[in-house]
Amino acid sequence: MEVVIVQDADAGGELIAETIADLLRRKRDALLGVATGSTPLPIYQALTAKVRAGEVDASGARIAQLDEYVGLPAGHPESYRSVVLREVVEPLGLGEGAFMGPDGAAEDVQAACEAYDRALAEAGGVDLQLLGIGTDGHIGFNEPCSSLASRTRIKTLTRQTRQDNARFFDSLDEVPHHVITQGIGTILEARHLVLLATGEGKAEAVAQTVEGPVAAVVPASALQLHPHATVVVDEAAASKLKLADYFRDTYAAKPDWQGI
Ligand SMILES: N[C@@H]1[C@@H](O)[C@H](O)[C@@H](COP(=O)(O)O)O[C@@H]1O
Repeated sequence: MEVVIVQDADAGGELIAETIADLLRRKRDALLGVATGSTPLPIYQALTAKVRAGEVDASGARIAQLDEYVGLPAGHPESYRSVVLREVVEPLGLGEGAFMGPDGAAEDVQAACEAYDRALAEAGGVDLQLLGIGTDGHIGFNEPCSSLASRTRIKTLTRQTRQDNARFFDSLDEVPHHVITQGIGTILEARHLVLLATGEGKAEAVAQTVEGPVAAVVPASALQLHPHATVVVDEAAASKLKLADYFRDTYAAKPDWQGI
């Protein structure tokens, strides 16, 4: 696992957007797994700016969703499908045909989950999966004690996660209790995992993810099992890392051409 400490959220967004641009220059139809929440927005803004400036051609990119609420009406502005279309697919100038996600409104949720895992595999697998992190260490919607081998499935949100996400809804009551999420085993199949965490509120989860044991109680710690996982954190989110200086030295000594 590589840990990169950046000054702030915008610097993290720029670094990761450049990594995605590099990937698209090598593989124009790369499958990009995207996360929702506030944290990745600077990535999408920086990538959109690069596309508009002609620095990278994203017209062949394919976008895959990480997770979804169950039971929101189709077209609800806070369904993750709507969010990803609004924040990623449309700004990049892509059509809905370039986008895939699990069906949170399916009658048979389990079948929809299995179909999504199959669709990801048939699409050739995710090249780069962006991740945020919940205050409880969740990735996607894999709450604490999710199996590290889990596949895409239905999960129940913790009270904490529902409270954290209530800011996107009119009230806490409107936040769904159930979600579909790529499993941790599914996420680990992506070729490159890039987790961005910013702000003091994520510092404890980041410390446990990076320096704690691999444990289902901290789902993001599963990144330690992946051969190419990059954790990008701002100074605030890095504030509880004991090895922060080592991570800074390691990154500073890295040749420019190597990227993350
Ligand atoms: N399912 C999403 C996660 O993918 C995201 O990482 C997390 C943190 O969101 P934020 O970046 O807004 O803190 O929120 C939700 O739970």
